[in-house]
Amino acid sequence: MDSSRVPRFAGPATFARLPRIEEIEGAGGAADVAVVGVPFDTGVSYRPGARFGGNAIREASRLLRPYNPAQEAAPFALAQVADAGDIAANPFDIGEAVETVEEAADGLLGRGARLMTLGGDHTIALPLLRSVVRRHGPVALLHFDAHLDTWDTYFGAAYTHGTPFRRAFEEGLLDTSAVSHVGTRGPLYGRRDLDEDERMGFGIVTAADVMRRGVDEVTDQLRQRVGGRPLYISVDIDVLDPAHAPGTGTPEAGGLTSRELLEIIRGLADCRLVSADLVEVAPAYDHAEITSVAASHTAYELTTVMARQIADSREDDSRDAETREGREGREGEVGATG
Ligand SMILES: N=C(N)NCCCC(=O)O
Ligand SMILES: [Zn+2]
Ligand SMILES: [Zn+2]
Repeated sequence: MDSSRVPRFAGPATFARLPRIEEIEGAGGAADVAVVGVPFDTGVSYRPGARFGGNAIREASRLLRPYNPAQEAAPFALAQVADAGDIAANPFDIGEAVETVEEAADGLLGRGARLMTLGGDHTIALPLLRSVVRRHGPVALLHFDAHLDTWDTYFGAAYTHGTPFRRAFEEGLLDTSAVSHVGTRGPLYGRRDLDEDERMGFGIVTAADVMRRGVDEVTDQLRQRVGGRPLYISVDIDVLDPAHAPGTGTPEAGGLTSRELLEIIRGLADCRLVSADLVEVAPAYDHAEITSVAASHTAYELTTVMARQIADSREDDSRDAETREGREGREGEVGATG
């Protein structure tokens, strides 16, 4: 949508004013990246409201522009990015909601799209990982969050926003040679939380590490750890300081700035990002769209990383095809003269 012709504040919001996936598919196309909402927050332990996060991010994303100078790319020209609407997860039954998210993710991935999921609370990372791993095998994971989210249960419940990565570990979804939390901080239940987390293979780059060591050094380390493995990135918006993201359910002081988060993601541009999620935006606690603007830019950077890779792999494919055709052509000539 050209915002110099149709005012960007007109009409219903899709992510970055992109077409809806039905429009693309109706015209015989296919989405390379599907931006999909999951309005679900029944897994939260404190403030509710992340069910409204996806639509708040869509609203805030009206101001995004088509060229991303930080990654020198026009993501929506490089790949077909489309808004796939919302997954209708049961708000009264967490188990059923988890299944629904997994099935819907299977459907989108099966149509060849990578996912940029907008939560929703962090519970949804588990079914998303299950689905991604079915296609790619165990993935490297970079988990941006104030919290570990590797706790065991809350009130006896196994599927909550504080437990998705312990379940993912137990289910063998993670390539434990390359899993790390980034932005971790704040009080824990006990020292044991860290010991158990370490036993699951997680590395930790704390929010203080980012401050002391700096974005470049930290990003280099993460990039090396991930290498060429298929990578899933999960961003809990509470990784940002409450000054940069007040609109979230379990805020913790001392977090990253939005500038730091965006720069770390840009620094991961060459990693093989197979899908990503962005969760825990709770607009009722937001002010002046601070949180949803930060979230919309974070999703834009993640989408750009995926779009560049899709375009690169298409280029490789067509170069291979040309070489093959060239070789076959020459062999044909030899045959004719011989
Ligand atoms: N995933 C988020 N945002 N928070 C987890 C916090 C879990 C707890 O209340 O201990
Ligand atoms: Zn969190
Ligand atoms: Zn979280």
